[in-house]
Parts: sequence; C-alpha cells; structure tokens
Amino acid sequence: MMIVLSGTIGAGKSSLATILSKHLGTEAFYEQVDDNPVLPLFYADPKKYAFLLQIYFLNKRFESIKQAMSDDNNVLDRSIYEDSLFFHMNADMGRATPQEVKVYDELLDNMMQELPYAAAKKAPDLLVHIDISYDTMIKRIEKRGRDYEQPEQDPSLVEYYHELLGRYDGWYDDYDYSPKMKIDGDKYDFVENPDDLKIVLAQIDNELASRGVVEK
Ligand SMILES: Nc1ncnc2c1ncn2[C@@H]1O[C@H](COP(=O)(O)OP(=O)(O)O)[C@@H](O)[C@H]1O
Ligand SMILES: Nc1nc2c(ncn2[C@H]2C[C@H](O)[C@@H](COP(=O)(O)O)O2)c(=O)[nH]1
Repeated sequence: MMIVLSGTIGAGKSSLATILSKHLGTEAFYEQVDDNPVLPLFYADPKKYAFLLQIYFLNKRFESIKQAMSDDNNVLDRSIYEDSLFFHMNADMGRATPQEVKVYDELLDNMMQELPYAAAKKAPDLLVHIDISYDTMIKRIEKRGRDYEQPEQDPSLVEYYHELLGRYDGWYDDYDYSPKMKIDGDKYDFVENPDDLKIVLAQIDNELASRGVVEK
C-alpha cells in the first residue's frame, strides 16, 4: 500500500507521515529539507535559484519514490505531483525563464513516465491532502522555526505563501492520479491532541477500507 501526503508548507505532512506509518505498520519516507543545500539559497535569491532548486527537488523525489517502491507498504510525506505546482508558481512570479519552464516540463514528463508505479501500472493507493488556512500555515512555519521561511525576516514571503496556498485548491481538484481525501488541518490538532488524532486516523482508515485497500 502506498499513501502519499500533500499540502502546503507547514500543513503537517511530515508529522502525519510519522504517525500514519506507525499506525499502519508501514515505512515513512520524508522530503529531506534540512540537508537541502539549495533551499536557503533559493529563499535568499529566488530568481537565481528557482530552477536549480526545482531540479534538485524533482531528483530527490524521484529517488525517494524508487526507494519507497522497493517495499510496497509506505507513506510519502509529499507527492511528486506537487513539484510542478511549486515551479510553475515561481515561473509565473518571474523567477524562471520560458526556456527553463520548457526544459523542466519536458524533464518532468519523461520522469513521470518512468515512475516505478507508472511502469508497474500502479499509482499511489491514496492521496491524503492536509488543508490548512493561511493563518495556520504561518503559525506552523513560525513554530517549526526555519529562519529562511519566516515572513518576519522576508516580507515578500507573505505574497509567496498566499499565492502558494491559493494554488493548492485547484491542484487538489485537478488531482486524478489516485483516490484522494482531505484532512482539516485547522480543525484537527493531530500532533498535540490525542482525540483529534483518533478522528483523523479513523477518517483515513475508513477511506482505505471503503476502497478495499489493505496492507500487502
Ligand atoms: N495538525 C497539527 N496541529 C498542530 N500542530 C501541527 C499540526 N501539524 C503539524 N504541526 C506542527 O507544525 C509544524 C510543521 O509540521 P510539519 O509536519 O513539519 O509540516 P510539513 O511537513 O507539512 O511542512 C511542526 O512544528 C508540527 O509539530
Ligand atoms: N520552490 C520549491 N520549494 C519547495 C518545494 N517543495 C518544498 N519546498 C520548500 C517549502 C518549504 O520551505 C520546504 C519544505 O516544505 P514543507 O512543505 O515540507 O514544509 O521546502 C518545491 O518543489 N519547490
């Protein structure tokens, strides 16, 4: 069983991936952020590093999917399907040239055709999207405390985060690679509140059961 999580920065993907993998007895695969050498460079100079960062992320995501596919029961804390959302948003904000967009789109298309589960005619069993409001997003970014992500240090991030969050609704609606469900990340504090956690896990269990998804 392969479950992928999605959601904006600070939505709770890594936290839920940890909890969910323990609950399901599967392995969690995380987006390695803190050892990402390009991410701080991007936040310091988005125009210069948007394309390099996206190629870095795409490569790392592809690597983690191949690792995840080596064992069939796992949870990925971000889907590769969001890669394009981030890059096209940065391109629309003038941080990538039309040539870079063309090269990126062609590379992504080739890689998506080679995804192990695409080759095995197998998409993720379920996408779990964590929905949060802008205020919650900022609170979580502050709570997690990565300095380069803080709007206080870079006010241009207010517009960036609003734009990013705004694109996720359409992204989720258009997502059709697998069954999908939403978790209300504002309503349920599945990190600090055990009762909320029980509700969220029951929602996911019910969705998996309703689709006949069982651990292989
Ligand atoms: N549902 C939640 N309720 C309260 N705090 C949360 C929730 N989800 C995540 N957090 C906290 O918000 C921060 C970001 O969570 P994280 O799992 O790293 O998000 P993401 O992986 O989506 O960026 C962490 O400090 C985490 O403890
Ligand atoms: N430009 C891009 N930035 C990305 C991408 N994926 C993640 N990120 C950034 C956003 C955060 O600063 C950090 C970690 O993301 P979380 O959602 O785990 O908080 O990395 C991307 O594809 N492009």
